[in-house]
Amino acid sequence: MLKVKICGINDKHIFEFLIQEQKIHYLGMIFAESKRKVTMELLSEFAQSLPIDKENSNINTKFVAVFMNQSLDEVEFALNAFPFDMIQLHGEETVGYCKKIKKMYPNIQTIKTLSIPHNIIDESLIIQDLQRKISYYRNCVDMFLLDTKIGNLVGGTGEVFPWDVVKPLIDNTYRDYPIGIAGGLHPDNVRNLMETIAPDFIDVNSGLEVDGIKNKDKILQLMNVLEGVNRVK
Ligand SMILES: O=C(O)c1ccccc1NCC(=O)[C@H](O)[C@H](O)COP(=O)(O)O
Repeated sequence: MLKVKICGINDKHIFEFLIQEQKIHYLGMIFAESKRKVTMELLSEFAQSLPIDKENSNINTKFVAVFMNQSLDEVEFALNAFPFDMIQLHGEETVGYCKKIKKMYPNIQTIKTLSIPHNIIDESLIIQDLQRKISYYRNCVDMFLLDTKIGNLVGGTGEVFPWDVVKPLIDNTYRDYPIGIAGGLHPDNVRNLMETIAPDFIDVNSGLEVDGIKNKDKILQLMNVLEGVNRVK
């Protein structure tokens, strides 16, 4: 089954709508510097709209705290403020840093983002680099997210990278960790992505926004596409 993460949730109505619908698997709240950065006030409002005992409720949504090259204190502060299930490390966090996170939070799943240049010059170099990084990080994170990088810009670029380049990684039959795809996804290109490569999950962000704000109609469109994709899978 294809799973979906919607990232950059910073609107209470959208949060409550997604919790009520229960069709999106992961909701990402961004703590990195971003126009989508969540405030502590909003986070506390999100927490108040959840049942006290989430584990014994019908809520299966996993909450993801998204960081980029941030201190362990910042991570701790965020995790104390909201019942996050997962941490996404979106920057150049080292293997040592990821090991510390795993040791501090053994029950929290971690996603390591690996960036892929928007314009690829040498495909085999990119694949070698990704394979090397995956083998380094494999023992200290739970899943990988491949996302577009444009120059120094990573995160919320709204641009796709050439998906077929990473097909060998997705198709690797020995793979025992989930791989997700991010970067420029929107309801109209998810089917195309699934026909090109079939990742375990997708991450959609700016492609669900109108004037920089998450849009309910676009989210409903994405939910429809997801239903169709999972029906034939
Ligand atoms: O989206 C941001 O503003 C952002 C800023 C800093 C670090 C990470 C950020 N986003 C992380 C994500 O997981 C995004 O969903 C991912 O980059 C895809 O974004 P988009 O290309 O807009 O779909």
